[in-house]
Amino acid sequence: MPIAVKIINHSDHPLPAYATALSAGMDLRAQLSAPIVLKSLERTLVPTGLFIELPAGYEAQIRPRSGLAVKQGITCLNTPGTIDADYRGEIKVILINLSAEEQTIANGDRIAQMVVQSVEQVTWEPAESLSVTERNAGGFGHTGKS
Ligand SMILES: O=c1ccn([C@H]2C[C@H](O)[C@@H](COP(=O)(O)OP(=O)(O)OP(=O)(O)O)O2)c(=O)[nH]1
Ligand SMILES: [Mg+2]
Repeated sequence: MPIAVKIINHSDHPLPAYATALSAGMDLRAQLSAPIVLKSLERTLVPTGLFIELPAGYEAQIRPRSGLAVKQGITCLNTPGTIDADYRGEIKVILINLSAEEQTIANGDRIAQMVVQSVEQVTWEPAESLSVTERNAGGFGHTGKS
């Protein structure tokens, strides 16, 4: 599905792309004039230079990259981040350094991945009671207990 995209300051940055034939996500790159040094537990908002126009009925999710998480302890704080179909601003990524050491993010680093998905909007039908199910109100680890 083609969607409108604009990328700024992209001289050395390709448009995000699927890395393999069946990849769900496209990696997003940091668009930085200088590296960001993140202390342990520090968070920051990283620009990507990317602006997109999603069709109605779609969202984009910003998700962490597992490699960055396992190697450097860097993840997205608000995962999954939500890009609304009516958002026309720059896509930015909220990263946090959960490692004990300082971590550096450089211009062009692949910092997160974006997954485009269809979404439903719902309307409410106020009800006095809800249908009974096997689970009913059980949750938070209630299954498997004798
Ligand atoms: O990781 C993210 C999350 C959000 N956004 C942008 C797109 C999204 O459409 C907008 C609002 O995001 P969200 O609804 O998560 O934030 P909010 O705190 O509820 O802000 P708002 O009141 O603007 O909705 O910010 C990003 O660029 N990156
Ligand atoms: Mg919001």
